[in-house]
Amino acid sequence: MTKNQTPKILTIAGSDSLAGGGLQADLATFNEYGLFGLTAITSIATITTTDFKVFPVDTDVLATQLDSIRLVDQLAAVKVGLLVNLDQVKLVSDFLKQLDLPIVIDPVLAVKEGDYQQQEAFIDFYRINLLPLADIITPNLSEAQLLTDVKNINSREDLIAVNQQLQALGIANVFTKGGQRLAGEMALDLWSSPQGNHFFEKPKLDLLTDINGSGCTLSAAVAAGLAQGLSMEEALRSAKDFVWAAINHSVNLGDQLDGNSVWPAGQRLVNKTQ
Ligand SMILES: Nc1ncnc2c1ncn2[C@@H]1O[C@H](COP(=O)(O)OP(=O)(O)O)[C@@H](O)[C@H]1O
Ligand SMILES: Cc1ncc(COP(=O)(O)O)c(C=O)c1O
Repeated sequence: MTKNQTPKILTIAGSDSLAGGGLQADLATFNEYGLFGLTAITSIATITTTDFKVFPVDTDVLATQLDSIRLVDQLAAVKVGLLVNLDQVKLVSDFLKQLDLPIVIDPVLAVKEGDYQQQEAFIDFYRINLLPLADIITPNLSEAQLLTDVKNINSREDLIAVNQQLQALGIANVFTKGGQRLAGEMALDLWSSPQGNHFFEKPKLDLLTDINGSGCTLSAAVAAGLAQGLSMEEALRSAKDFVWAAINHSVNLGDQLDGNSVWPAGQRLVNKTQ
C-alpha cells in the first residue's frame, strides 16, 4: 500500500454541541479542503436559548492530547480557537513555541451565541503572551474592542486603527472581521500585513437570524489554505469565499433555537439534498 500523503492539520478548540462553531466547524472545513484534521479539545460549550456555558477540560487532559499530537509527523498548520483559562493559555503557548509551521489564532474572547466574555486579566495575558506566536489572528469586532483601546469601531479608519495596535504587539498579520456587525451593504474585513492594509468585501448575505460558526470556519479555512502552501493573501481570499458559501448554505436547527449554523459542506452537497 502506498503511503497516504494527505496533509495533517490541528485545531486546538472547544466543542460546540450544536455544531455551528468550535471544533465541529473546524473539522468540517478541513475535510472540505482535503486535509486530515486532528483535535485537542479545550472545553465543551453548550448553547441553549437562555445560556451559553463552557465546561473546561482539565489542564492535564489537554496536556496529554498535545503530547500525543507531538508524535504526529509533518503537521502542516495549527488553528487555535477557544481557550478558557490561564493554565490553558500557558500550556498552548509552550506547545506553539516548539512548532515551525503556520499558526492561526482566532481569539475567541466573546461570542454572539451568549453573554460569554473573558475577564480583563485573562485578556491581558493572552494578548501579550499568546497572540504574538501567531502568523495571523482573526478577531471579530467585539474581540477587537476587548484587545485594543479602540472602543467604537464604525468605519474603515477604525479597522485600520485596531489592526495597527494589534500589529504593534508583534503580530505580523491581523485580519479583523467587520462581518455582520459593521453597518453597510458589504461584509467588510481588513487584513493588515507588514506590506500594508487590504480590505476584503463581499455582499452581506441577508440573514433573518444570527449565524453561528462563521468566525471558526473562516479561521479554519485560513489555516487549511496555509497548510496547502497558499500565500497568506491566497489563503485569505479562499477563506473569505469559503465562509460566504458556508453562511449561504447555513442550517436551521429548529424554532426553539436562535440562529443558523454554518455548513462548510453546504455548497458541495446542497444539490444532493434538494
Ligand atoms: N451576513 C454576512 N454575509 C456575508 N459574510 C458575512 C456575514 N456575516 C459575517 N460574514 C463574514 O464571515 C466571516 C466571519 O466573521 P464574523 O461572523 O464577524 O466572525 P465571528 O463569528 O467571529 O463573529 C467574515 O469574513 C465576515 O465578513
Ligand atoms: C466551542 C466554541 N468555539 C468558538 C465559538 C465561536 O463561534 P463563532 O464562529 O460563531 O464566532 C463557539 C460558538 O458557539 C463555540 O461554541
